Amino acid sequence: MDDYRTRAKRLPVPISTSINPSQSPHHLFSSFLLLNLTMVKAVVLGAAGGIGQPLALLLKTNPLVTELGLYDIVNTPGVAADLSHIATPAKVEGYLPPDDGLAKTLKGADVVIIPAGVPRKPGMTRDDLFKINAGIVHDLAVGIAATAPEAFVLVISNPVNSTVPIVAEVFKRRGKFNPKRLFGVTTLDVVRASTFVAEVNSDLSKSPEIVVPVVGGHSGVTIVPLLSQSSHPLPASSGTETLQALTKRIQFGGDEVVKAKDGTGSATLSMAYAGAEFAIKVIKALAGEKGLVAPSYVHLDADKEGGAVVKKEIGKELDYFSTNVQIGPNGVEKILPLGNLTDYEKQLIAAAVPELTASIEKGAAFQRTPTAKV
Ligand SMILES: NC(=O)c1ccc[n+]([C@@H]2O[C@H](COP(=O)([O-])OP(=O)(O)OC[C@H]3O[C@@H](n4cnc5c(N)ncnc54)[C@H](O)[C@@H]3O)[C@@H](O)[C@H]2O)c1
Ligand SMILES: O=C(O)C[C@H](O)C(=O)O
Repeated sequence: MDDYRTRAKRLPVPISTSINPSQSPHHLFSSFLLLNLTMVKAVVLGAAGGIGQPLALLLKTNPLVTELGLYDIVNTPGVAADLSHIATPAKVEGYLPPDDGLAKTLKGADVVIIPAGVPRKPGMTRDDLFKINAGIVHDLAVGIAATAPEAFVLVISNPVNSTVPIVAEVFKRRGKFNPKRLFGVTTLDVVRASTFVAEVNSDLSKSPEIVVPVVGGHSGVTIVPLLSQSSHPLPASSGTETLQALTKRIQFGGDEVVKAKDGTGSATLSMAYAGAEFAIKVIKALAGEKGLVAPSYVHLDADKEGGAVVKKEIGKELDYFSTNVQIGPNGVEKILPLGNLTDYEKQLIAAAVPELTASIEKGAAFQRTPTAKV
């Protein structure tokens, strides 16, 4: 695998000569200038959707992104035209399926984010989405493996516990799988955990600083918050009941939004926020920033040594698990251990394992029917 830095693309004309930050109202340019001209192409597949549009907006407003490719089966030319009027560096292009739109969007991509697919309605589990979303994610992965096999792939589409293995299998069948570059996006669970812990502490102003590791997977009981490792402890007065209620709220936070949206979809805005937070961390790592750690659902071979420690901690030979990972210019550098677990957290992990195992197997076994482009 090549090192990102050796293929780092440089602008032919320094952007700093055409933009004078002291005259620009956009202070965002300063960090762009700091990272000095590394070009990053980010791509959103499913860019016209509830997550895709605000995610594309957040990426467009980030000066680290110099090209933004948008792909969907509907509306991407309009979304791209709209975003292109924002005065930030990213050049935006939107494509639809005809005329090789997917390949055009993916050409030269460094980071590909996938929120394509259908969302839940009340009463559905994320696994109920498998029937439709497995095929969508599969076909997009075929396109990525063909046009941008070195890109970092960030999967948002549910059920994440299965869609990540689907992408891995597509890449494996083409001899292009690099586990270091495949990420299931579980950041929303961490964002929610921070907010809910702040609420229990009656101080929402603290939520941006609160860090709660959330491990396992991304659905119901597979979402395991490690509240004993929260940067901000729960109030001294809180007992087992608070701990259990908080755990349940973090595990089933997605249901709150699905219920409130009443049949019109699931979390989109908070997901776009979380997805952008994760994607920007990955982009910063690509640009050479060191020591970046983020939670993600990864193949445990991405760092065999770290993965073996996690397998030992969970007591099962699972291929995928979400935990904190250190990310560098070539992707996952280290899979970090779960650390000290309470008996309650050990029980939560034991309860997560059967569903996680089944979802991983289901994703890994998914093959397109004969009509597939394999
Ligand atoms: N990982 C997470 O934490 C998390 C959080 C929220 C939602 N999600 C999931 O993200 C997915 C998208 O949610 P949403 O609310 O944005 O849904 P949405 O229906 O609003 O948007 C999905 C978009 O995908 C597009 N699409 C469908 N098939 C496509 C294809 N073959 N190629 C390209 N684009 C295609 C649709 O046209 C639509 O614009 C859902 O599966 C949802 O469950 C995951
Ligand atoms: O709940 C969902 O279906 C969407 C997403 O996975 C979430 O956690 O909000």
